[in-house]
Amino acid sequence: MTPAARFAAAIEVLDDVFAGAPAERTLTTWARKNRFAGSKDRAAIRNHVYDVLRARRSLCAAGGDTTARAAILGLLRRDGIPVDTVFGAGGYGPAALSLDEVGSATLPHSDAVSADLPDWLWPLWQESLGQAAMATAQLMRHRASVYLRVNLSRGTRDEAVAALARDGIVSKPVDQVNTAIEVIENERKVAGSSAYASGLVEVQDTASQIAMAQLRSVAGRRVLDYCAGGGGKALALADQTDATVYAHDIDQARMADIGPRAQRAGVQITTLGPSDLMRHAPYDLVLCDAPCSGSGTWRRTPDAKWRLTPHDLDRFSVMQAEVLENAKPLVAQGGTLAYATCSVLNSENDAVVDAFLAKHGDFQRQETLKLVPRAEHDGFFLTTLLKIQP
Ligand SMILES: C[S@@+](CC[C@H](N)C(=O)[O-])C[C@H]1O[C@@H](n2cnc3c(N)ncnc32)[C@H](O)[C@@H]1O
Repeated sequence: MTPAARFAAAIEVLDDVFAGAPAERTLTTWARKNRFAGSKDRAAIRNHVYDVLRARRSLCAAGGDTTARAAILGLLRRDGIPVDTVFGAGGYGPAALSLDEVGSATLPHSDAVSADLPDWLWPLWQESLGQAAMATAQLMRHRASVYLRVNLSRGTRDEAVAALARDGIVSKPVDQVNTAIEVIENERKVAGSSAYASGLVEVQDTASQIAMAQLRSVAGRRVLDYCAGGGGKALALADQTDATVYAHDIDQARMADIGPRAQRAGVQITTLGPSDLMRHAPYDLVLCDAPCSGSGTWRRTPDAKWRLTPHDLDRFSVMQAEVLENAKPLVAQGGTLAYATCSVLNSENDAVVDAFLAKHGDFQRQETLKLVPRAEHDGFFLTTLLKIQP
């Protein structure tokens, strides 16, 4: 495909996404219907779509309209790509700009537009991030690197970097935590690499790795990952502690990959259904990596930023409180209840923890880790609560 045709395809996909369709599924459907597109084409189209979604409001403003076509026009203008090499350039690219489009002026900017956030969310974002609100919002317009976690039971970080290099993947260690590697080139080769197949590396953001490193000292002998999903956190804890690690999720189907992932990593994780939880209790550490808006990871899932509603945030707060209530009886005396989200919003973080502590005098707040999104990591929140005598 020509570069212009890739932009035309991105406009086609974005038309559906702007109408409410999920980005990833729309890209997959487009690829199925357009078999002539090769892997490089698909990757380029995906990048255009995600670049727009990260900065949808400001790009539409720069393109003078709220359509997908205007957003791509805004993207070209922002990135200094000559507009006539794409619009009206032939080669199955988008049609030439109309006179109105050529003369379109940048729409007026509010702070929420500059922050590329929905209007209703901007005050909550400011309240949560204070002085860092605008800079953090604007950072979320940029692509985030892929980060890997080295399974230290399988090898060292230097060995992992060397193994990845043998498969043509350029990577480098990350300073903040001794398990993290940033992929610099050829991230799409990771899943097929021998370092991945042999369990030497797993895909995991640096923020999660920093948080799990912090939990090592309170793991004790028995750990329960109460909201395990695909098991990313449980795998990290199993690799880095001597504890027996259990995993649970209300949606048991989500845990389907934990067995194969644990086997690859050479660690043991026992998955538990709801009726098994009490049988193995109490646990020295119960981690609640709660369902949340994911606002700290919106560089990777930018369409979620535009889909989120105030009602969703209320629903998350209810679920988060429920998770802590249900997990509470499983914690051993002197043990730790850890609450985590990948959100930066207070309503999902401190507010949930404060409400829990106001109800339960037998828990005492210990450490809190608040990671604001940066080039090297996503946003993350972790608080540890010690179970004490009431
Ligand atoms: C943020 S995800 C977990 C991600 C996972 N820990 C990881 O590292 O890959 C939240 C998970 O919580 C689960 N969940 C939601 N409500 C729950 C509840 N009441 N009890 C247990 N799990 C719940 C969801 O099914 C979802 O898999």
